[in-house]
Parts: sequence; C-alpha cells; structure tokens
Amino acid sequence: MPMRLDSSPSSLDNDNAVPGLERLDLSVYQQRLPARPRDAHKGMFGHLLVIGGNQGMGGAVMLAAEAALRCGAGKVSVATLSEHIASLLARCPEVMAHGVDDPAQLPPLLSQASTVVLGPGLGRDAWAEQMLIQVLEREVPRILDADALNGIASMSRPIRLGCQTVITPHPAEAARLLACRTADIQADRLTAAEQLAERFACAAVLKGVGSLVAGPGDLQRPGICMHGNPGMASAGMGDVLSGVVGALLAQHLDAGTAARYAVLLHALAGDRVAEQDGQLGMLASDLISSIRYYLNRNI
Ligand SMILES: NC(=O)C1=CN([C@@H]2O[C@H](COP(=O)(O)OP(=O)(O)OC[C@H]3O[C@@H](n4cnc5c(N)ncnc54)[C@H](O)[C@@H]3O)[C@@H](O)[C@H]2O)[C@@H](O)CC1
Ligand SMILES: Nc1ncnc2c1ncn2[C@@H]1O[C@H](COP(=O)(O)OP(=O)(O)O)[C@@H](O)[C@H]1O
Repeated sequence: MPMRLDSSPSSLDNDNAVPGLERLDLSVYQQRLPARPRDAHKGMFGHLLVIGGNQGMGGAVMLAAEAALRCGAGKVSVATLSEHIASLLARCPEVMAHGVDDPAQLPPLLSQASTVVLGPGLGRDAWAEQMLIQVLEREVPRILDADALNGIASMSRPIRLGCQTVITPHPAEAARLLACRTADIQADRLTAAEQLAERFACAAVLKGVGSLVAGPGDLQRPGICMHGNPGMASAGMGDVLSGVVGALLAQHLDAGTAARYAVLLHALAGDRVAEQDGQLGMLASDLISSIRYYLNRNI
C-alpha cells in the first residue's frame, strides 16, 4: 500500500513536506548524461520519431520535435498530417517531417526509429487510434502523452506498457487513466502517481505544481520536483516536456531517469524564463533555450 504523504501545492515551500520522496536535484541528474566522446556522431544519440499533430494541432508536434533536437537527440523525425509539413520545415529545417495522412504510411517510419513520442496534438479520431495501436505493438523506448493517454484510458482493460515507457499525464488525463475525478487525483497526488506507474507498469509523471515521478517498478523512490511556476500554465508546455523526455530516452537513459531529469530541466527552465521576463505571457517555446542551458551545465 503506498504511503500517503503531503505533496499538496500548499506544502511545497516546506522543507519537511517530502519525507520518503526524492527531491529532484540537478546535481544528481546532470551526471547521468555522459560527456560526448571526441569522435561522437549523430548515430550514437538516437533517432526519435514524434507522432501527432491532428487538425489544428500541428504546433504540438513542432514543440516536441524542436525541444528534442535542442536536448541532443541525434535525429528527429515527425509523422503528422501533410497539411502541417510546410510550416514545420519553415520553423525547423533540422526536423525530418513526414506527411502521414494514412496510418498505413507509419510502419516504415516506426521501423527506422529508436525512440517514439506519441501524443502531442494526436486527437481522438480513427487516425489517432490507428497511430496508437501501431506504437503499442512496438517495444521501443517511448513516451506517451496527451491524447495517446486518452486513447489508453478508453481501452477496456489497462495495458502493461513496460519499463521502457514513460507516461506524462496532467491531472485530468490521470483521472481518465485511473477512472476517477481530477479532484481525487489532486487530493492524493503521490498515491495517484504510484497507481499510474503500477497499473501501467511504466514510469509515470503526474504533472502540475510539484510534479511527481513514480516507477518503473520499485527500484527508485518517487521523485518530486519543487521547481516550476504558474507562468507555466500555458498551452504547449506539456508538448515541450514530451520532447525533452524523448530526447533523453533516445540518448539511452532509462525511463525512470529520463522522466526525472526531464521534469527537472523543464521546471528549472520555466523558473529561469520567469526570472528573466516574468511569469505572465510565457510561451512554451521560450523554455527551450533554457532547458538547453541547464542540460549543458557542468558538461
Ligand atoms: N499548439 C498546439 O498544437 C497545442 C496542442 N495541444 C493538444 O491539445 C490536446 C488537448 O489537450 P488538453 O490538455 O487541452 O485537454 P484535456 O481535456 O486533456 O485537459 C484540459 C483540462 O485538464 C485539466 N487540467 C490540466 N492540468 C491541470 C492541473 N495541473 N490541475 C488541474 N486540472 C488540470 C483542466 O481542467 C483543463 O481544462 C492534446 O492533444 C494536446 O497535445 C495542447 O498541448 C495545447 C497546444
Ligand atoms: N502552476 C504550475 N506550477 C508548476 N508547473 C506547472 C504549473 N502549471 C503548469 N505546469 C507545468 O507545465 C506543464 C503543462 O503541461 P500540460 O498540462 O500537458 O500542457 P499542454 O497540454 O498545454 O501542453 C507540465 O509540465 C506542468 O507540470
């Protein structure tokens, strides 16, 4: 039975609020991604495939892909509707962008990828469902976010996603996954995070103020992130986080470490942007250069 600890937003400023939890600390995690050897080449740092961007949501895959490139993924491909391709390439020509209007076009892209991000702007239609089914069939390091989680929540039985998978629900998505109310999740966030990790047999990030990371398995204590601020309550922040997790998985970090490190980098970057320019009007894309700044500290 998981411990009930006070990880509520109001307790986060209290140093005694998190006994039993790992308080996520950059000095621990920045040692996990080794310095690159002198003869490094892009093939050593993974090929990440970002899948999503249904109608009206092409920006979500762009944010994830750009964040992933800025976090050191060797190659980043995007599979999205063809209507988004031109704008994607105009913003970031380093991305390999593929129009996948028919889900049958996905298998060759999946077979080239070492790591997958599924969910940003994925939507909830038949196209989205087919993308989800195909990703679930492949055992690669993967992060499932946003509508991928809503798709999993609508399945008749919980599936075991495995120790190479990270899920990143916000409280409403967590409530769908655990078939309860958002208020129930928020009333005991630690238990919710642990239940997510246990039920889906993966690493689980429960986003929101004081983001929590549980699993996979019992090897690591659940972690809590004491950084981040309300300026981050803006559209696309989660999409950027999914790209950061994807990049760290692509660079061979295990799911638990990638999830913890990514949450920390993302929240620290949010605080740095807020210090520089204030909380109001912060864009998710504003975080990306600061995430890179923290990623490179001490390397
Ligand atoms: N530029 C883009 O293309 C964007 C696309 N997006 C996509 O839009 C789709 C829908 O995502 P949404 O998250 O808006 O929809 P959801 O219906 O899953 O969630 C929205 C609701 O969740 C609840 N919620 C979220 N965070 C909470 C917290 N910390 N505490 C309490 N309640 C909380 C709130 O009630 C909120 O209205 C996703 O596929 C997502 O990737 C969004 O990420 C926004 C940006
Ligand atoms: N008040 C807050 N304090 C700290 N972090 C926050 C706050 N509001 C949002 N965030 C962070 O911003 C991100 C929002 O993700 P999400 O809700 O999925 O947004 P979106 O779907 O728009 O991309 C999460 O990482 C969350 O922890």
